[in-house]
Amino acid sequence: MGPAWHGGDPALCTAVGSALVTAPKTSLTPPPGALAPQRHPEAPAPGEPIGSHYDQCFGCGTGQPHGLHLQARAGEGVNVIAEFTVTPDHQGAPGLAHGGVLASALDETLGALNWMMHVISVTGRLETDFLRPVPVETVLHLDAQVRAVDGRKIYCSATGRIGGPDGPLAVRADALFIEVKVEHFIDNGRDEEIRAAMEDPDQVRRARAFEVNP
Ligand SMILES: CCCCCCCC(=O)SCCNC(=O)CCNC(=O)[C@H](O)C(C)(C)COP(=O)(O)OP(=O)(O)OC[C@H]1O[C@@H](n2cnc3c(N)ncnc32)[C@H](O)[C@@H]1OP(=O)(O)O
Repeated sequence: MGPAWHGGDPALCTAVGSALVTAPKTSLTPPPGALAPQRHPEAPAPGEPIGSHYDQCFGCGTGQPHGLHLQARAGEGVNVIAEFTVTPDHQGAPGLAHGGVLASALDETLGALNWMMHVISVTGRLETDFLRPVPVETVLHLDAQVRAVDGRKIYCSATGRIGGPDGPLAVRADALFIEVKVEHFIDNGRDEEIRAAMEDPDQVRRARAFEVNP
């Protein structure tokens, strides 16, 4: 059995039917001591595109034929803005976007917040509300922001609106991203892709961009 969220504390476990559901380690609400996020001095200027972090990324990769091709731009605060056009490839029900694809669009937009703080982080938890169906050919207007930071934990939220940036809310998410070192990817990724990425000087530059020189 893998590691349990409850850290072995049976008080945090609830029995649902025959399955044991365990409470998450960390709530999506920042603790009282959490700090306000800081926009990094070298963050992209407001409106500046945040390039793809990996050209094969399902969310933002320009070389990924099956991807969402999301292009995020820096916001004015510790936030990013992006648009995602739902195509027939993204259907769940006839003519409607698949919920998992919409969650991916939210996740990728939240991931782009790394560039605003110059921190490498990955999704630990993502809680999504689906408020309205999103038809094919809809442009989803995405906005993600960091709410608070507590050590390695980054508390953030994202919204997706339809009909315009101020249009009705279709999806939203609260998330907890966890700061990692670049070794997280090197140690865990498949050798083939890691080797190819390491041989690409642009990719190495992007991966190492936020490291503080000793
Ligand atoms: C380069 C950017 C790409 C962006 C792409 C878009 C975003 C993505 O989709 S990223 C891909 C999806 N995510 C992943 O693959 C992550 C998989 N998970 C992991 O690798 C690990 O569980 C990881 C790194 C998140 C945490 O592991 P680890 O570094 O050992 O942290 P750990 O010491 O256990 O926890 C650190 C803190 O975070 C909390 N935490 C960790 N994971 C979670 C979680 N899932 N839920 C809630 N809290 C969590 C812990 O409780 C702990 O809190 P505290 O400091 O208060 O005790």
